Amino acid sequence: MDRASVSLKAVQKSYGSLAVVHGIDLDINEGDFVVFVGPSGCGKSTLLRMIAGLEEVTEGEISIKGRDVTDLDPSDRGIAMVFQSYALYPHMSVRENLAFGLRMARTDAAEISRRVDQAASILKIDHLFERRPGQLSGGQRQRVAIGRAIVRKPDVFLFDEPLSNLDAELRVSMRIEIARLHRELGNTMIYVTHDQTEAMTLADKIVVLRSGRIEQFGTPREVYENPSNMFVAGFIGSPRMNFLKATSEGAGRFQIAGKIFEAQEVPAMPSVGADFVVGIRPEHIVLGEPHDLSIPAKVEFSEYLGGTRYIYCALDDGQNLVVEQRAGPDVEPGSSINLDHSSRNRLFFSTEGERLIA
Ligand SMILES: Nc1ncnc2c1ncn2[C@@H]1O[C@H](COP(=O)(O)OP(=O)(O)OP(=O)(O)O)[C@@H](O)[C@H]1O
Repeated sequence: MDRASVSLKAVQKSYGSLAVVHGIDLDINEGDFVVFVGPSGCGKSTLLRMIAGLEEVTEGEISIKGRDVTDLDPSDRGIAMVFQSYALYPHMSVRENLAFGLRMARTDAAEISRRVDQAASILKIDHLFERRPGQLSGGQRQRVAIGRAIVRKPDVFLFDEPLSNLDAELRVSMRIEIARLHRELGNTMIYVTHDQTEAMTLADKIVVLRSGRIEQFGTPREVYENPSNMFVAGFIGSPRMNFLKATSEGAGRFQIAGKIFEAQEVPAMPSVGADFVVGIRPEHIVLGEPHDLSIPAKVEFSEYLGGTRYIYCALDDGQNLVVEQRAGPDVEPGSSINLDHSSRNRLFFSTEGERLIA
């Protein structure tokens, strides 16, 4: 299905003279799970709240299922939103919390009961019907909040950091439940998070935002393997991609920390003597024996994570980088190592952060 479910055209938001969202164009396909990510303050919540109708649009147009909703009330947009704070009514039981919105909309009692039962069974909260929010765990409260969205049968679900109040273990299980919910319901879902793992695992497509602009819109694999620029390359992935200072030697050759490499894959090579940046992900660097194309480095410290180890090291010219090692013996701080990488795993950027692509 290629029909746009949610469409933003030149959407801008200003608070007084402060512009925080700058002309966003975005088409979200029916049934897609789209995640907004970006550093704090980049405008992801503002964008979501404008789609929800909780925040006025300064300029531009938002449509949902082909209908211009820019000036409609939240309740007329066919959306349901789930908040980080759950926003449950503390004095009502779980059943009443689930039913409340439908009761306000004067849905008939039998239909309310049917929808509430169905949502509760999808979320496995039927046994909690008589409890109040204060008698529930964080995960159960969030399930009720999601249930309240489900009963409304919205066209689009909007999630604003729904899992950030939960502990690490619960986040993982709720994340899996949200993915299951999306598979079962098939609705369009838009999800704001600053958690990369949530973004990568839940999203059909990720919107990477910076300072109120879209830096890239693509599948998790696209943003990871083929980032549009240095910002996206550095933002997606943990530990962060290494950015090494390189100097063009001409004829497709360049040097990093005194070692000469060939780069036939970059026709747009900067002129001789010009600096640029080579990006290599930590997991694409391996320790090996010294040879012509290995880069000598000194270990500064390493972190043992069980299945992997992060080795923080410094090159001869003082540049720092991190290596993610799957297995292998311990490396001692101060020891000398030799770093290898495959030319396939290099990305090239201008010093301004633009991607240099063949
Ligand atoms: N009511 C407001 N008045 C003025 N500025 C605001 C208001 N609300 C948000 N902003 C500003 O708009 C920008 C975007 O805020 P927003 O909350 O959308 O960012 P965010 O990406 O969701 O950040 P975070 O991850 O920290 O929640 C920020 O610079 C913020 O300071």
